[in-house]
Amino acid sequence: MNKQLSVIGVPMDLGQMRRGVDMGPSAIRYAGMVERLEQLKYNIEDLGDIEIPRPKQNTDEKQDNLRNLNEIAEGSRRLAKAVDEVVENKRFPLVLGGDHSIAMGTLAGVAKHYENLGVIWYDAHGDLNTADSSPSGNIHGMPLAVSLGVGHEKLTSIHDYEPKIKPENIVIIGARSLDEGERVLIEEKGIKVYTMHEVDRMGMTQVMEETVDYLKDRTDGVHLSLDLDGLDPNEAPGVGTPVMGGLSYRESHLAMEMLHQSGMITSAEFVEVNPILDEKNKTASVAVGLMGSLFGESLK
Ligand SMILES: NC(=[NH2+])NCCC[C@H](N)C(=O)O
Ligand SMILES: [Mn+2]
Ligand SMILES: [Mn+2]
Repeated sequence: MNKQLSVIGVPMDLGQMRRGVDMGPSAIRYAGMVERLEQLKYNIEDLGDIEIPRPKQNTDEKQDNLRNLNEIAEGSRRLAKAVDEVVENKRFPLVLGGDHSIAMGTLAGVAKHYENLGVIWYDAHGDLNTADSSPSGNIHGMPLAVSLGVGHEKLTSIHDYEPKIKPENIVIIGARSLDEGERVLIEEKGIKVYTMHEVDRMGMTQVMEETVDYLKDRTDGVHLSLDLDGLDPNEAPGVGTPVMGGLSYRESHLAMEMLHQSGMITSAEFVEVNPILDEKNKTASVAVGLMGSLFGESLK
């Protein structure tokens, strides 16, 4: 794996309704991220936080079922530009959220540099909604659809090209809450999904072996988008949209270790850490622990 890391914080909370997730980047840094990765002999450059525009007022008002559309589009453009530059400089972008809407910006910045960027979406949700299918109007439930070119033009056009990724290069892991429209899109586009059902039946070892096998021939880089709500809320309580019956801490570590061994991950983001909903920064610590495994910690 690329030993030159550039960290970008994205204090974004406009993609959903629970305040506090904008403090995720601080919480993750505070949980000792830099020290942990430096021990693994990475060169780390912390680029600080992207500035997110504040909505004028009435944040609850959702125009066209897309809450805070303009501010999120602008924030995503800024993030895309920063990420683009990191990849341009041959460094590994490690992005800290913020709610999951930031993935639109991250992917816009990364995917430009690849013919076939793979995406591992580690999440309880599919985040494949559009304004038409979304039950909430929350844009954090839409970034994967947007990156496929499906959604409002102000979002799909971020960083001036579309689509960012292809459906056959995506693997969703840990899904257990999919809205009707998301199921239709998954079916229509042929997106590979390992729901909790498959994880339970096959075990994480086989899920990750298959994932790595599936992506290795068809992609020239792989982005890991890890939503902490993919984990069980008992182990990662500091998230805005918890769903029972999630991936365990141990399964998640195994997944990260296997991704490390694959050597295929070229960018990553850890999102939805909300310190206000957390218990003593537990979820941020879990995020840092998972980064440890992803970047090569092992007992031998
Ligand atoms: N990134 C997330 N946590 N997304 C949760 C999305 C929840 C629901 N599917 C929605 O569209 O509102
Ligand atoms: Mn989620
Ligand atoms: Mn998500």
